Amino acid sequence: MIKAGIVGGTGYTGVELLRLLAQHSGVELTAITSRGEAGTAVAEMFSSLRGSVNLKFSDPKDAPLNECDVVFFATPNGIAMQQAASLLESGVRVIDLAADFRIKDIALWEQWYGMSHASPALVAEAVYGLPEVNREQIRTARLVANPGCYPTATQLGFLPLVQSGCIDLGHLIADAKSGVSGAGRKAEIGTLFSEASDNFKAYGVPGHRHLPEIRQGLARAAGKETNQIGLTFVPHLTPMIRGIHATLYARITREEDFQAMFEQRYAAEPFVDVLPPKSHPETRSVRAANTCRIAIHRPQGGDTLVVLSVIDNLVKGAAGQAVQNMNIMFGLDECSGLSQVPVLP
Ligand SMILES: NC(=O)C1=CN([C@@H]2O[C@H](COP(=O)(O)OP(=O)(O)OC[C@H]3O[C@@H](n4cnc5c(N)ncnc54)[C@H](OP(=O)(O)O)[C@@H]3O)[C@@H](O)[C@H]2O)C=CC1
Ligand SMILES: CC(=O)N[C@@H](CCC(=O)OP(=O)(O)O)C(=O)O
Repeated sequence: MIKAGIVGGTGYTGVELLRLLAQHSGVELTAITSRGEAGTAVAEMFSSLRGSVNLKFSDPKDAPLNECDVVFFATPNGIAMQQAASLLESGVRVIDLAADFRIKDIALWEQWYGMSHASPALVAEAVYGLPEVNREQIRTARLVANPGCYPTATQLGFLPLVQSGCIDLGHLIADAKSGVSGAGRKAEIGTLFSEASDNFKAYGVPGHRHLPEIRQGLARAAGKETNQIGLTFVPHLTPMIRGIHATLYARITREEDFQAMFEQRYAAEPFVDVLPPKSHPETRSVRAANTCRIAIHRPQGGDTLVVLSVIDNLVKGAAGQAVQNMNIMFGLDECSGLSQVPVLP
């Protein structure tokens, strides 16, 4: 059994990790932290976990994280970078759901995240945890940087096109909508029911911190420099709880059978589903599942390709992808604990 710990067990990605790991036959939950709820039974706080998780929350200072085989950080940005080194020295492997290790260019990271990086050396070592791109490196990684939710939906949608070099990399557009759980469980005015429900808006248009992450990933896939990727990324907050819907636009520079290209690229991927032509994927078709569903359109046969990509931000966009990475790191079946069928309606 793999002993797993979670730092930040009271947040949305933390409790989603608990839901998934409680259903994973190869994992023993060993430590779950909360600063404010130390001593409280997990199932007392989250009744959905009654009968599935019998642990209590521990304060991060006292939690037996060193006894784990793997520790997930489901914490705000800037926490894992302070604590990962000592865990790694103890032989614990680390998966960070935040952005501390995602961007290789430290100055760029510091510019977007507004803080100094506490462990730049570990950024160089970390493997970006998008299995559809980096599966082999993830197998042996000590430290995995789990991708952001928008970056997962966007990169998976653009990847086959970028890798085959058949689109204009200078003029990509990602128009993405997220459910409110993407903002986390912390109290904020913008995510109050009366602010976010029955409302729809764009945000972060001048610049969102996922922009450099997406550009870095697409540049690597294309074998180009980051500054060769021209991307307009516009996130939106939509009044649903879970889900991301990314509408991606790319100008075609070389004719291909795009449907066949996507089907071939993802044929062996257990968590990417390329839908038949003319499909319109719905966020509810992936709710609570570790799946990305993709559809490809070419409206009026023009020179613009439209790719629709949907994920559950808390699953393929966070906790599910983290469990997928853990499975790969520990040589388990990649789909272990991740066979949930989406919830409708
Ligand atoms: N929500 C989403 O859809 C996605 C989120 N992410 C990223 O995952 C991370 C977690 O997100 P999310 O679950 O939404 O966030 P939440 O705000 O819901 O939860 C944050 C958690 O971190 C804990 N925490 C906060 N500060 C500290 C600290 N200094 N030391 C230890 N623990 C701390 C909190 O627990 P307590 O206060 O009880 O200690 C809480 O459990 C973030 O970095 C986020 O950007 C990534 C992809 C998608
Ligand atoms: C709706 C909403 O607010 N979403 C979050 C993205 C969540 C996420 O994936 O953030 P990290 O990259 O920090 O892990 C945002 O736009 O900030």
